Amino acid sequence: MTLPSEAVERVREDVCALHTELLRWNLVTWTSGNISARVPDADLIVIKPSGVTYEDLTPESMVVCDLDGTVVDGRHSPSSDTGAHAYVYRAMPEVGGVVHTHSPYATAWAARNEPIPCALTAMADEFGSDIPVGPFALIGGDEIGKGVVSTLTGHRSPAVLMRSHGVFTIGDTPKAAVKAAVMCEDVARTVHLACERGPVERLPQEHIDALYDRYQNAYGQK
Ligand SMILES: O=C(CO)[C@@H](O)[C@@H](O)COP(=O)(O)O
Repeated sequence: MTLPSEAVERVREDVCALHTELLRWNLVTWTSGNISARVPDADLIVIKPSGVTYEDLTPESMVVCDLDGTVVDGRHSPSSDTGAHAYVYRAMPEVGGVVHTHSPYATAWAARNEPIPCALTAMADEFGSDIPVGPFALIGGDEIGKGVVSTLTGHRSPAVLMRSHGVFTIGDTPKAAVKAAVMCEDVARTVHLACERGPVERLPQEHIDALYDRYQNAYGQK
């Protein structure tokens, strides 16, 4: 396969740089977590090499795979979650980036198999709903990817708490998927802290809808 080299190199640089955001926001420990991105106009993805510490990640170390997760270019073995990421890209053509973390507060909700109730305006803004839990699956094959897709298809949330495992997020770009992972941990922590002092109330659906619409369509610099 002839690689679209300029496009691949740009995605390698982007995916490598985005991994520093997982450290910046304390979403990963040691080598846990991973980010991938779809290569525009090619049936290819770029993903983190497995078990490489974040400090040692370079654009050149990122691994290029096809949509079946088969390595097409790269000196390293791809992430343990390559099968999961690849499944998502095959099943959800609108997805341009996938992120996986073990961020502590969100992963604690996943350990309890408990969705995070949409009790904050920040949740309504970014997730438009509760943050759902997905099924437990062993690592390495398609099962995690199937769980991510079955949970998020038709769901507003770009984040899913995979039971007893951790967070998977999707986005139309890898940066959007990273943002979803950052915001998922932020709201998981806040709602957890609130729950320590008593029950929290989910926002009324009409307010969730109004907040989501504003944030997704009017917020920021247009
Ligand atoms: O949780 C898992 C697998 O899902 C970890 O091994 C994962 O976070 C990191 O694995 P990789 O270094 O990407 O192979």
